[in-house]
Amino acid sequence: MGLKLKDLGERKIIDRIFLSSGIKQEKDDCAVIKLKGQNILISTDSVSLPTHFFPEVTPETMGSFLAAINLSDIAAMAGEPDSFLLSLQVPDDYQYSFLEEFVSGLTRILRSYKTRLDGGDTKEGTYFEATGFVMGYQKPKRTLYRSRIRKNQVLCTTNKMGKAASGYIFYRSSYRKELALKLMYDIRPRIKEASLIAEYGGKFMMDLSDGLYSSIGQMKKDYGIGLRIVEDELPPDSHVKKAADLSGATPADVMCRFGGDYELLFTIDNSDYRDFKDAMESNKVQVSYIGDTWEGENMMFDGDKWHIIDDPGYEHFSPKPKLGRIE
Ligand SMILES: Nc1ncnc2c1ncn2[C@@H]1O[C@H](COP(=O)(O)OP(=O)(O)OP(=O)(O)O)[C@@H](O)[C@H]1O
Ligand SMILES: Cc1ncc(C[n+]2csc(CCOP(=O)(O)O)c2C)c(N)n1
Ligand SMILES: [Mg+2]
Repeated sequence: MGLKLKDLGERKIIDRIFLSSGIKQEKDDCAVIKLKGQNILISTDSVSLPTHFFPEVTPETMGSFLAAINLSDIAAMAGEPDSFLLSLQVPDDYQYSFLEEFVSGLTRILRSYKTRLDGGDTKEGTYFEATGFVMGYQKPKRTLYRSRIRKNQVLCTTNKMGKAASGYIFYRSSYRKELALKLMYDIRPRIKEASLIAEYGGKFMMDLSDGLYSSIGQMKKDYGIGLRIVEDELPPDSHVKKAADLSGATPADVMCRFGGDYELLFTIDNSDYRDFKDAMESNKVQVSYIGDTWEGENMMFDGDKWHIIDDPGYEHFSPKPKLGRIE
């Protein structure tokens, strides 16, 4: 029997594609094309039923979500978004109004981030699937590549963690389903925050699409740098406690295992810490300082002991991460 995709998982599949195709790009949130002294940033992200949406999600929300998660990859490298393409595969018995509402949600978010819809592709398919392609730009010295990670940097995140996982737990527990969907799908790409982070000394950055456990696993594997996280410094979303109670998962697992928050994970140099903190406070960017980088393993301090973290987090083609009793 040949090797199946589900035996490999998303990360190993991507590694194999990189090796076999000889891709020269670094693995990052965007591919970077150097053009006339600027970096052009391009990225693509797709959504489909049932991987990304519960049945009650409106087409308008599906559209706004697709725009937001694509823009988040531009934010992850501190870019300014500019142009968007939309490819659709839709079963032929869908109502036209479905697409009208989908595009209206998509363009509402694109407009608020000054990004044009410039084209796309439309055809019939077995399931609904939509792919975004986003293009942005940034000056080379302000582009925050993953490869800028070094040991002895301060590790930071924006805003709160565990919002989407809380929504997922709420939905699966039939607890406040309308709120649950808002927590999962009302995503803010952190474009403005990202460019301020780059301006005031950000070093490495990525978005937390697949959750903190997945991100730190990828950074250790790709760059050999470990991240040490202090659990008490993780900033829980206001719904995490209830989600932990409902599911039996620990608050740390609700915050780190599931993903879907699209907050930024980044580092700054120790020597920049004071000025950086002042700049974020005066610009009203919420940042938490959750640990540091080192040459060892990924670890979490639970207030008593350090534990090695080897949790894969969210990974396509693999079983969904368990959150307590919720699968
Ligand atoms: N089929 C593929 N062919 C070539 N490169 C790929 C393919 N799938 C993913 N990659 C590349 O692998 C890297 C990791 O992809 P991934 O989708 O995890 O990006 P991400 O930004 O970490 O996640 P997300 O898209 O959820 O924000 C990226 O550099 C991406 O361009
Ligand atoms: C019905 C339903 N079940 C689970 C999830 C959660 N989810 C799906 S993909 C993903 C990781 C990032 O995606 P990608 O790597 O595709 O960008 C997450 C957190 C959801 N949104 N809807
Ligand atoms: Mg990303």
